[in-house]
Parts: sequence; C-alpha cells; structure tokens
Amino acid sequence: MLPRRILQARSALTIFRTRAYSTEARERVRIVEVGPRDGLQNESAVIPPAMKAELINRLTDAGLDIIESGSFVSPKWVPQMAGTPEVLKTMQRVKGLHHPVLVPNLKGLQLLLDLLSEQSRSEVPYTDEIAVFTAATDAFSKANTNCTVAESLERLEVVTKRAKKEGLRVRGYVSVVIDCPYSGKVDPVKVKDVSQALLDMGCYEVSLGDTVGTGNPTTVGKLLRTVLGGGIPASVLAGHYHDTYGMGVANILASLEHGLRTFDSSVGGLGGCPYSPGATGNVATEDVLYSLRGSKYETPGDLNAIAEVGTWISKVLNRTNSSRVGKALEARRARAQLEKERERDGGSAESISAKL
Ligand SMILES: CC(C)(COP(=O)([O-])OP(=O)([O-])OC[C@H]1O[C@@H](n2cnc3c(N)ncnc32)[C@H](O)[C@@H]1OP(=O)([O-])[O-])[C@@H](O)C(=O)NCCC(=O)NCCSC(=O)C[C@@](C)(O)CC(=O)[O-]
Repeated sequence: MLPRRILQARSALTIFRTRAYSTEARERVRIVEVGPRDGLQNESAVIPPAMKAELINRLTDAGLDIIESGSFVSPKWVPQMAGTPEVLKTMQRVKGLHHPVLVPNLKGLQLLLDLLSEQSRSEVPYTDEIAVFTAATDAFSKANTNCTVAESLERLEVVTKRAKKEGLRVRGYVSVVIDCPYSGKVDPVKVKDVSQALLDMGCYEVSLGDTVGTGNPTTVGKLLRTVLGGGIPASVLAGHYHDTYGMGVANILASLEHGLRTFDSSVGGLGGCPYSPGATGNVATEDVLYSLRGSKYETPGDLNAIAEVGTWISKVLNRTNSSRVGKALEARRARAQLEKERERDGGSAESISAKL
C-alpha cells in the first residue's frame, strides 16, 4: 500500500482527469462502494470500528466518492454493524463525498440524528444520506427485518419522510429481485410495485438487489424490461448484483444496455447476506471498473489503488480475494517487484521464475 499522501495525490489526479474527460462524450457511471457495509456485515468476526474506518479511508484515497459506511440496525440482528457511530466519527470526511448508512426504522434514524446533532454546522456532516431497505417477498422481509413487505413499506415511509425533513437524502433497496432463498422465483411485477412504492415515498433512487446472485443477463433483462416498462425511468434505478454465480459483471453490462448508470459493488468482492445462506459478496469493484475500461463509460476511482485496498482487506480478514481482476493485478505487482529486486541484486531470470 502506498503512503496515504501519494494516494491522495493520485486520487486528486484521477478527479482532475475525470473532469478533463467530461468534455468528451463519455457517459458517467456511478459506483456505490458497499464493501464497508454489505461486505463487513457478513464477516463471521466482528470488525473493530477503527478497521472499518481504515477501509473507508483507503477507499476514499483510491478515489471512490460514494461509500456505504455502516448500518443503524439492531446489533442483536447484525452484530458486525455495531459501532457505526464510531466509524462515522473517525473516518476521514471530504466535502462532496457521500457515506450512506442503512436505517431500518425510526429508532435507527433517531440514533443517527442524535449523532449528527453533536456536530457543529461548519463541520462536514458524518453523513448526508440514509438507505432504507425492503424486499420483493414477505419471506425474505420477515427474515431480514421481522415484518412483511407491506409492513416494512409503512415503516419506511415514516422514516423516509422524517429523514428528508432533516435534510438527508434517502436511497431505497429492494432485495431478492430475481430469486428468494425462502420462496423461489420472484415475479418482476412485484419488484416494480415495491420500487415504485419506495420512489413514491421519496427515495431518490432504488437499488435492485439480486441478493442470492442467481440472476443472469436474461433474467435481469426480463426484470428490467418489466420495471422500466412500468414507467420507472432507468435514471432512478441502480443494480446491486451479488456474484454467487459469477454473473455480476455480465448483469451490469446487460443493465447498461437498458440505460442503468449506477451500480453497487464491493472491493475485493467482500460480503454476502446474513439472511441469504450461500450467497457470496457483491460483484467486485475492481472487476466492474476493469470491465468498463476503454469503453464509452467513465468510472470513478483509480483501479490499481482500489485493487491494492482489495488485497489489503482480504489479508486483514484472512479471506481469499474474490476479485479476479484484483488477483491478476496483485500477481502483476508481485512480478514487477521481483523484477525490480533482480535488477537491484543482479539476480538471474531463473531465480525469479523459481520465486514465482
Ligand atoms: C428492523 C429490526 C430492528 C427489527 O427487529 P425487531 O426484533 O422486530 O425489533 P424491535 O422493534 O422488537 O426491537 C428489538 C430490539 O432491537 C432494538 N432495536 C430496534 N431497532 C433498532 C435499531 N435501529 N438500532 C439499534 N437497536 C434497535 C430495540 O430497542 C430492542 O432492543 P431490546 O429492547 O431487546 O434491548 C431488525 O430486524 C434489524 O435490525 N434488522 C436489520 C437486518 C439487516 O441489517 N440486514 C442486512 C442489511 S439488508 C441487506 O444486506 C440487503 C441489501 C441492502 O444489501 C440488498 C441486497 O443485497 O439484497
């Protein structure tokens, strides 16, 4: 990992380049980095707030501008997300960046508002955005938040209205948009109806969660045709695709064809879902960025720096890096390092291959 100052300079350069390119006809794709929330919530160990803040800082330094940073949910339900207030207080905050946090009910919102009220007006707020979440099936909704979809929508309407009154942006999630681990195939019409309900209550965007990660371009395409055909514009939709079957990138490319321009991803492919047994993490941020390299789409962040974060957090968590691109870049870095050592030490090509 490079020193933070160098990374900061590099991400400033990325931002500069991004601005420079913006006069050309490249279309901007928004990336919502969900590793520090969706990723870490699924680790068997409870991660200390300082390490979560460190992950967020490294992702910020690597040039990502929307980083989901925690949850105000019951610590009895998801102990891994306890300590979110400490995370928000200690992470570096940069004006203009967003750090959405998940809020399931009024109690969670009140805890967040109490925290925000500790700040002076001149400070960069701990966060300016919450994410509310529901599902397309009652079975998943009950497992995740102990209420039916209809009950959750009632609950979230109150939360959304109050949050907006307090000046917060509200993003919505619909889980299990393709398959539900408890009740099987999901009707796309149900996804459309729940998405519409979230938009009607004031969410600025709805993220469609293939929680189980069973979707492919055909099923995701069918879903999007139904949702878009129901009158919801692509500009208010995001794709949140778990990579269980390795279809995350393919589903994003298919979604781009349908007009979506916002995608959730997690560094190193961290994550899963505590209420979806067997589901793996989100599509890796590194894989998404690499898949769009050289295309007409412009993405935030420095791919190499993000890949370094993926390597670092995978080591810290003692898990395999799930990003194919991250692993390939790491192997390339290791090789370059060995070549540098050879040049320095005058070692032979054979000794390098032996080390590799
Ligand atoms: C919604 C509840 C709270 C209902 O859970 P409940 O048990 O019905 O709630 P309750 O109102 O009866 O309260 C039970 C206890 O929790 C406390 N409590 C109640 N609310 C809060 C709160 N906000 N923060 C802290 N504490 C809270 C409350 O005070 C009480 O404490 P006690 O009296 O027992 O000591 C619970 O089910 C819950 O927290 N669920 C969260 C589940 C979760 O975080 N899931 C993962 C995120 S969703 C996801 O990952 C999918 C997504 C978004 O990524 C998209 C995709 O991939 O599909």
